[in-house]
Amino acid sequence: MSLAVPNSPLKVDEIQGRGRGMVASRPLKAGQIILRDSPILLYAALPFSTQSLSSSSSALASSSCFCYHCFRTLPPSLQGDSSSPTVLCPSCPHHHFCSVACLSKAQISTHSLWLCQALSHLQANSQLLEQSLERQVQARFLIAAYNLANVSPSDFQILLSLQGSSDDDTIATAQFLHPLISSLCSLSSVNPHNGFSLELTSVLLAKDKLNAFGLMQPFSEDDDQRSVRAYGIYPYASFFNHDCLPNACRFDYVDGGLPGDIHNTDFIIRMIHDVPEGREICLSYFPVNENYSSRQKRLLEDYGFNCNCDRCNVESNWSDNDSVVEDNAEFQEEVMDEDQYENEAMVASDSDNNPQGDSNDFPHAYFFLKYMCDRTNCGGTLAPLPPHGDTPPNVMECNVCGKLKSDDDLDTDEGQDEVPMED
Ligand SMILES: C[S@@+](CC[C@H](N)C(=O)[O-])C[C@H]1O[C@@H](n2cnc3c(N)ncnc32)[C@H](O)[C@@H]1O
Repeated sequence: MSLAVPNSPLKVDEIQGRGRGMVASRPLKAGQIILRDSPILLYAALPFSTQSLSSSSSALASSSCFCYHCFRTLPPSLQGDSSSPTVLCPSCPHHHFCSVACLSKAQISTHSLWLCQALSHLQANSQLLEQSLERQVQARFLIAAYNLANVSPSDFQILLSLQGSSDDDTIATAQFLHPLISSLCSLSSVNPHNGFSLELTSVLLAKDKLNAFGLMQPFSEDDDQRSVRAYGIYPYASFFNHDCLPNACRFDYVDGGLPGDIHNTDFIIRMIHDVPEGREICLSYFPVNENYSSRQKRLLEDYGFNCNCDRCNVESNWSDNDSVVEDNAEFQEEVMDEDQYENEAMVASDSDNNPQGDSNDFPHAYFFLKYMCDRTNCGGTLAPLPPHGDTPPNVMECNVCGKLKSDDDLDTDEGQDEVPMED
């Protein structure tokens, strides 16, 4: 049975072999915004301790200073500055907020007294501090999830309705983390959740594993290991299935907007190219430039399925050394001679990303040429700006580095028509 998505041209449908998925309920245009989604839960991707972590994680932990409610980067003058008591949590020395407004909102939601005390206790727990970054961040998730059960029971039910069931992995993690969380229950008169149990903890970890999205630190060309600043659970975005050649991609602008406006953590999902009504809309769960074996491994280990999308079917016959990115230069020369590729409608036709049909050895090269960001260490996907008002036509935006690029670059020398980036 279909479920309409509010304020969106999408519906949630059952897709054979994939569970629920997002489907276009009318034809969609390149660049069109098809969903704005606000998180029901956000938690920092930081460890509780910087000891025994890799140097890049330690650098992140000590240098990153963001508001613990809206997750915007704090201005340097506020970072760790004890002379700004109005933006420090009054109950602990660890958490900073960008404004009194954010602190006030946090105290009745994301930073309740119980959550604050729970995090402070974990900060001093030597057993947890010896654990991997992943496990320490999972502890943060559990605290945030049990806090959600208190402050917004309806959102907690939404979290429970997302895909994900206990498995050996989440049970093992729950067996370690649940006793720690149990010991925090008596910290406040507010009980974390009536159904608090080892089983529930394991189920929650499974929901997190399949549905959490990373909000990344700002892009830098010098950094090939971009860190995650925070993770979020987005109730509608969680319905998108994966495709290694997606037809939509997500944008977030965490450091954007005005302080106090909490929509900075919203996701905006935009169409990469046109699709007809009834087509499933998919995101890629990671950068599209990963090779076949690494994609298959990640999808199986992290999401529990073998991908058999069109691209995987083609690339399964390639050797690991074959790379679409390297072969792209060769393909680009061929494309320049062929007018057929200029027609956007062809890209959006039934063979979505495959204007040449399956007879070509390298059918998806057009996608990489047109929709993959070529900036060093970026790996982002380009989608046209939303089609309206005075927006210049044919301008593509990268969803990782924010670079704007004219679509006309396809027909010119590389980079010639780049559009200057705006802040
Ligand atoms: C974030 S959820 C997506 C929505 C989910 N299908 C549902 O019913 O709620 C991720 C899960 O969807 C399924 N999934 C996503 N993409 C898939 C694909 N291309 N093929 C098969 N299963 C897929 C996997 O079970 C994966 O763990």
